[in-house]
Amino acid sequence: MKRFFSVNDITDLHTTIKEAIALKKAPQQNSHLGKGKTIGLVFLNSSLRTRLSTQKAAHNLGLYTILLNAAQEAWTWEYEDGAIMNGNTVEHVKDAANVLSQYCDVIGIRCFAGLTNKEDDVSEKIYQLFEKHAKVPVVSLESATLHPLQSLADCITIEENLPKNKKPKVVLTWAPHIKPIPQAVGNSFAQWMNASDYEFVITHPEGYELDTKFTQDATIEYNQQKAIENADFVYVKNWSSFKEYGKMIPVEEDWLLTNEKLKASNNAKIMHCLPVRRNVEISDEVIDSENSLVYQQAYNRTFAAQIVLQKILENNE
Ligand SMILES: CCC[C@H](NC(=O)CCC(=O)O)C(=O)O
Ligand SMILES: NC(=O)OP(=O)(O)O
Repeated sequence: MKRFFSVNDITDLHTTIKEAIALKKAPQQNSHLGKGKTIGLVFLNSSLRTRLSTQKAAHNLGLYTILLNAAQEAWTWEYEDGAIMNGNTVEHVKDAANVLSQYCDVIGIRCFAGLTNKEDDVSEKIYQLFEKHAKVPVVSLESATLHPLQSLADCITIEENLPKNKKPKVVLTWAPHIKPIPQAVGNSFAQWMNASDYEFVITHPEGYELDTKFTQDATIEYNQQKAIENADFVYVKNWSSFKEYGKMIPVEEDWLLTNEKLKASNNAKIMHCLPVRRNVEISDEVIDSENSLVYQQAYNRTFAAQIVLQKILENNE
């Protein structure tokens, strides 16, 4: 593995999931791989799980970690090639990426969607520019359109909770929020579910269709209650409109997930990437229930990151 941006960077998803689960038995089994090597973790946006689980994964592999909260601690980056930098930008991303590549053997970067310029976000302008100028492998810590480490952890968690003797029905449901937030987690979950052998349904209000590049031929159901029928897994996540880019289109119906709504499911397990706006996206009664997998998902983030970093280190031995 030379990069980790999407499901397309995984050659065999099911084997990778099994390998990640096997790491749990002896997390330090490959601590020789990272000896004398450094991973740089660059955050242009906030993080708890990605920041700490990726560090933990790196330490399990013997990697030294350098953290950079680029938005707060580094210089303001310029993304336009040929720019005359006589304004607010202080360092070109090509310089930052080249210099970071001299300190690090692998670099992770988080660069959320700006939600103002659709073309820049859809083209992954920041991520692609950084990766183009970096001289070492780059791992996505969530980019403008995808969150692959979260999705791999989600796949591991589903694998560990499969229903007996039936093909699982997985439902991705939109949830309310108080402000526009990225489509990346929804896009990514859809992309990875489409790469898995599950019945997959996406439910959201009209106007919240995700990019078909990621949803592909998943079933789209505008009636949340209908979508939840016989579901084994219900993944809850808000995202802003893709159609009216970065906007919150008013929604009449109540999309807050409750136990009452879940009665129609097959005793569904509940998933959310966290952080979650409790009692806005999901009710406390649901997210605190015995069917909630949100903390397993967070725990599995370490092993998702670890199997990815392991494959990158093995490929560069
Ligand atoms: C892993 C999720 C990160 C991010 N979450 C948010 O931006 C939530 C922010 C908020 O609730 O104010 C997102 O949805 O892409
Ligand atoms: N799920 C996730 O990526 O959480 P953070 O944004 O806290 O890293």
